[in-house]
Amino acid sequence: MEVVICESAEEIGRHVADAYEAVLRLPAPVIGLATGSSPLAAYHELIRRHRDDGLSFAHATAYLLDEYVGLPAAHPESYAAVIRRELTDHLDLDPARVHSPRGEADDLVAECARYDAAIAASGGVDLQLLGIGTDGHVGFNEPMSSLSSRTRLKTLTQQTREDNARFFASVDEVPTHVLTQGLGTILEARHLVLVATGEDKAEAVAAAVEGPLSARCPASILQWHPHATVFVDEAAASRLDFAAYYRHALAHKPAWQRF
Ligand SMILES: N[C@@H]1[C@@H](O)[C@H](O)[C@@H](COP(=O)(O)O)O[C@@H]1O
Repeated sequence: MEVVICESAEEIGRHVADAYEAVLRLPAPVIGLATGSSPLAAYHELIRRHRDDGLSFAHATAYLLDEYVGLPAAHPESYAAVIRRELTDHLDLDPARVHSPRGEADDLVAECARYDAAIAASGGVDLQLLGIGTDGHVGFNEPMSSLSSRTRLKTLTQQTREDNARFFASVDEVPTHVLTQGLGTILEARHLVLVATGEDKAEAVAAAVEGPLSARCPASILQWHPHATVFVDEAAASRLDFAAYYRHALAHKPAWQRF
């Protein structure tokens, strides 16, 4: 795992956009998208590069990590709607190739199996962007999720519902259930890129990066992945014991070596 401590969310956004840009040079790139506030700086940068520099997504296919159960896809806070609004509507990415689990499906078990099969049929995800919940969740894999889980139904913790209440009129309107790519599904992506900013993510980041590999902190699966990059700002890095080493490694990173 490579940990990169950055000066600002904008710097993180540029690094993440660089990583996506490398993948977009592939003939049939498959990009993994995430919702939440953490990816927004990267999305703004990708939109800017598309607009100003001609960065094209025309051959890309996208898969979203997760979705609420029970919200119609057209609901403004469904993740399918959020990712269109925040990113894909502003790119030359065919809407038919932007996929998310269908949280309003009648048969949720079949929907989850269909979603995993669709990812596999596309050739797997080349780059999966991840945020991190204050409880260490990635996607919506709450603590104690199976480390080999597949896309499935999960029950949100009350903490996550409260964290996400800012997007709804009240916490009572935050759905109780979600569909999420499993930790095993996420681990199959060829490059995992986790982004976190702010003091309230510091504890979760420290547990993910330097704690034991454990279902207690689902984001700790990054330690098991052969190519994982963690971009954090100073505040999110503030509880890392090995911060000096990460800075030293970055300062001496060979010029030819990308993230
Ligand atoms: N399901 C999403 C996660 O994918 C996201 O990483 C997390 C953190 O969100 P934020 O980046 O807004 O802090 O929130 C939600 O629960």
